[in-house]
Order: sequence, then C-alpha cells, then structure tokens
Amino acid sequence: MSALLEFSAVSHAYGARRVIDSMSFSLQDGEIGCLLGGSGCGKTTVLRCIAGFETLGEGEIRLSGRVLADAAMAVPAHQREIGMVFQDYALFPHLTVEDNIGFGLSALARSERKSRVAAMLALVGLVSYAKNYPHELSGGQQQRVALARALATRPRLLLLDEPFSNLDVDLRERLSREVRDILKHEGVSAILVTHDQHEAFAVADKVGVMQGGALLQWATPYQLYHEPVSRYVANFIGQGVLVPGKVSGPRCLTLEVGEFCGLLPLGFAGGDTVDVLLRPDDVVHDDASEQTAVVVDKVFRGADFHYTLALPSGQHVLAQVGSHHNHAIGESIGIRLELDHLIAFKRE
Ligand SMILES: Nc1ncnc2c1ncn2[C@@H]1O[C@H](COP(=O)(O)OP(=O)(O)OP(=O)(O)O)[C@@H](O)[C@H]1O
Repeated sequence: MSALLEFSAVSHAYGARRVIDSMSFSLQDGEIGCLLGGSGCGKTTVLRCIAGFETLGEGEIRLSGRVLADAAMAVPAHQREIGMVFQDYALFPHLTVEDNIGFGLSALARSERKSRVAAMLALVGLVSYAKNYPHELSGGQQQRVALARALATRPRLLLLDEPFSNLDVDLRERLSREVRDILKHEGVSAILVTHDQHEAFAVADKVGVMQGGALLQWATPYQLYHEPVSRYVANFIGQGVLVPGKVSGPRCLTLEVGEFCGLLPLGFAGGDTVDVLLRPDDVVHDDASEQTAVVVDKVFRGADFHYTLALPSGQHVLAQVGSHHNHAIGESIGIRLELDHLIAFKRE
C-alpha cells in the first residue's frame, strides 16, 4: 500500500488564532481515516485544508505524491478530485434524487451519466426513489443520496464531516457500517470527522485523536483502546480508571490487587510510581478469587452489567460482567485482573 494522502506538519490560523498546530498523518490507498475530538479542536478545519477551502500557514498536503497545497501555493478545490459529504446533506431541494446524484456529471455523455447515476442508486439502495425529491426522504435516505452524489464523480478521496450527526442513534450505527461497506466496495479512501467514538470505531481503519489543534495519536481503533500514548487519550477513548501502582521489575507492576508482568512501555525504572489504566474488560468477576471488591454502582445494559467496584483501599475500578451475574449494591464479589497490555503513566 502506498500513501494516498500525506498531511505533513500543517499549521493553520484564523487571523492570529492558530487552530491547527504542526499536524501530520498519512492515509494509505483504500483506507478510511477518522478524526475524533471534542468541539472546536480543529477537525473541520483539517478537512477544509484538504478540500482546498483554507490556505495553509505552514506544511504541505499531498495526494498520490502530488502537492495539493503548501504555504506558497494551492491547487483550486475543484481540481483536487476530492468529494465532500456534509452534516446537513446539502442536497438541492428542487432536484430529484437522480438529478442530485447526476449533478456533478455534466461533463459525461448523456448515456454514460445515466448509467453512472443508476449504478450509484443501486449502490446506496435507492433505485425506487430516483424520481423523489429530498423532502420526501428520511434523514438516512437523504444522507445516502449525498454519499451517492459525492461518489458519482469518482473522487480519489472522500471527506465526510459529521455525516451521521443528524440521525438517531440506531440509524447512525447502521448507516455508518453501511457507508463503510460502500466505500470499501468502491475502493474509495475517506476521512470522516466525528466526535462520536462508536462511530469512529465502527467505520475507520485509522483514528486520530485531536485536542486543541494537535493530533495526539493516529492509530488503529484497537491500538487506541489498548495502547493509548497519553493520559488524555487513555481517558478520552473508552472507559477506564487510572489506579496507582509501582514498577516492580523490568516488565512488572505492583498494584493493590497484586503483581502483573507483561509488555510494559519503555522508559520506566524499578520503584517508579505510576498510574495504571484498568479498562472494564480488564476486571473479571471470579467467585473463586480471594481478591474481593464491593459493588458501589451498577448499570444494566442488556447483555452485561457495568459495575463500579470499590477495592479494600476505597479505590474504584470498573468491571464488565455478564448479565446473569446480578449482584446487589453493597455486596462483596470476587474479582481477578486480566491484563494483556500494561498501560502505565508516570506520576507527575
Ligand atoms: N472561519 C473561522 N474564523 C475564525 N475562527 C474559526 C473559523 N472556523 C472555525 N474557527 C475556530 O477554529 C477552531 C476550530 O474549529 P473547527 O470547526 O475546525 O473545530 P471542530 O473540531 O470541527 O469543532 P466542532 O466539532 O464543534 O465542529 C474553533 O475554535 C473555531 O471557533
């Protein structure tokens, strides 16, 4: 695989206010990337820089090796072969579904345009809605039309800015998987912007966590969850608690609940005091275990319970436990830690 998009040391400011700070990442051909972060962290600005709606203060953006923009030049947006799908779908209300999809295809011969529109309608499952107008469609259907319109022009890269945020949770999850399947089927690379972690994990091959204009980590969802590089990413991604521990050997940590050895990030010395990340799936309920904890809170989620447990010291940990293990608040239950990766951060 070769890099399709190279976003290298890019900075951008609105007036005197720097909102993207020397940010770098690359996207391989066929990959779906996602920028994840809280409101105002600069996600949309990154997309606007790639699309050609902003000029760069510093850095360089390349697509398939060709420079799209740097501090001195910028290829105009319409010559970048990049498609965009917005949060509000931005469909033309006075055009039918098929005319919306065919809108960017005026350079094609009539018959070619017709067959491309038909192929896109089939791809997004809206063949029977070809003659309908946008207001006659549901939100999910409108978003599918927007996707079909963007894909119709065969972009080299598709940018999706919070495309599902106007939809209810169920539809959002279903459509995000559907969009992933469609993009993979068409072999189109894409970058999605969202503040919804579930959506990012469901759609993307690589996810970038942003904070205050900086990219903190660009990695697979699995790596972000299991190998976060900073406390911020550890807290931001998934659920978990940081509990105090001590480095007791080159690969070992001692916690209140025992000693754990395994892969430990480099840079620790014996005796260092650390905070260790415990995810709910690291804490296993085990009746046979001598280590116990008291249930202080519980949330029933159908397939499982999400327990908050107090260790003897009072330290809280979270545990994900199968739904048939229904324990009362105040009850003491056996637990065991199953730590695959040791994630620790030095105490400041
Ligand atoms: N045209 C503009 N002029 C001045 N400041 C802007 C402009 N557009 C965005 N900003 C500011 O730049 C920062 C980054 O905005 P951006 O829209 O990229 O964030 P975001 O992560 O996409 O946020 P959200 O999730 O809320 O859409 C914000 O503080 C915002 O107020």
